[in-house]
Amino acid sequence: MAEIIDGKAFAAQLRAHIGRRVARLVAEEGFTPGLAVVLVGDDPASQVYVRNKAAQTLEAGMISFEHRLPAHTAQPELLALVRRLNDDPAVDGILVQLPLPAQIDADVILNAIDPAKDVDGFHPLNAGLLATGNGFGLVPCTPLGALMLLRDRLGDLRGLNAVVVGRSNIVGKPMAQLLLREDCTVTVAHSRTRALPELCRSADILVAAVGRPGMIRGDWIKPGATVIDVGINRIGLPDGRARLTGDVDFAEAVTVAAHITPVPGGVGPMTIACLLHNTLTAACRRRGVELPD
Ligand SMILES: NC(=O)C1=CN([C@@H]2O[C@H](COP(=O)(O)OP(=O)(O)OC[C@H]3O[C@@H](n4cnc5c(N)ncnc54)[C@H](OP(=O)(O)O)[C@@H]3O)[C@@H](O)[C@H]2O)C=CC1
Ligand SMILES: Nc1nc(=O)c2c([nH]1)NC[C@@H]1CN(c3ccc(C(=O)N[C@@H](CCC(=O)O)C(=O)O)cc3)C=[N+]21
Ligand SMILES: [Mg+2]
Repeated sequence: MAEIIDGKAFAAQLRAHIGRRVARLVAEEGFTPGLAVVLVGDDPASQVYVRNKAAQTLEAGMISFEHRLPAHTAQPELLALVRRLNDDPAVDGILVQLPLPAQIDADVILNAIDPAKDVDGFHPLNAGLLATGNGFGLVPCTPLGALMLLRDRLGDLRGLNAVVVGRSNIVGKPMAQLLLREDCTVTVAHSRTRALPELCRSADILVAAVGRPGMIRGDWIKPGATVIDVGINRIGLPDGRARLTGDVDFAEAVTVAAHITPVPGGVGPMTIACLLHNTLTAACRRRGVELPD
């Protein structure tokens, strides 16, 4: 049986460490990092998620600015808000919750965010810095959190075969870049990939970021592999309630892998902890202060 990686506990420790460093900045440097989260529309899942982010931001001692706009908001209005947040010295980090309504082009909005405040790491400048390995960019939260779990469990990742299933700009591509930076041999798979089960079976590290519940089966996994399940899928139950499940068939995979992240309680909580980490990093860089230990 695999060891189950407790992302919830790891994230709680990371948030506590961030909280101690924020307290030092407040005491010694006289400023409090601020995170602005923008939510357009009233998608219930996004609302829960934005509420969790705000609560954890406050708990870490940072300031949370929440901006809720109606679903019919026009692109120029949202753009104007982003520009106000760019110019607001109290705001160190800006996150615009995705997906955005159909009348808004997400790329236009993401490209307008000041790269120094882009705590999601989605701006092309930050994506480029990650790809060129020049450092000092802000790294997307979900892949960063997944990498922290891998390094904690496996230590040195050098030479390991990593397969990333999914090639989105938010998860799959930055995950592949991070693993490459760790000297893994990285393959990125997607909906046109042939013989996906065989490919997955070659992976020492298998990252699933697809959005298809239970797609990765037990016999797709190399015995002893480490499996990172990024998928967050809401499944309706017969009693009308909903349950979260990943992209990996957990019951099967747990009998084959050596280490595996659960859903919930795996990568999800790490995403929010890394968002706070990026906000702390952005605040220190913007204000020319060294990041406390
Ligand atoms: N834990 C967390 O904090 C987060 C979790 N998520 C979750 O991660 C999952 C992926 O998110 P995201 O990257 O945004 O999703 P996208 O829909 O943007 O990307 C999905 C990727 O999976 C690929 N894909 C789809 N079907 C198949 C298939 N049958 N076989 C192989 N590849 C396939 C797509 O290929 P193609 O490019 O060819 O279309 C695409 O590259 C979702 O469940 C999402 O909810 C997302 C963000 C954060
Ligand atoms: N600009 C932007 N940045 C994002 O990072 C972003 C986004 N938009 N849009 C939506 C996705 C999804 N995402 C999650 C983060 C945490 C959990 C999380 O905390 N999950 C908990 C459970 C939460 C629950 O019970 O609903 C867990 O897996 O244990 C889930 C999903 C970030 N995203
Ligand atoms: Mg993210």
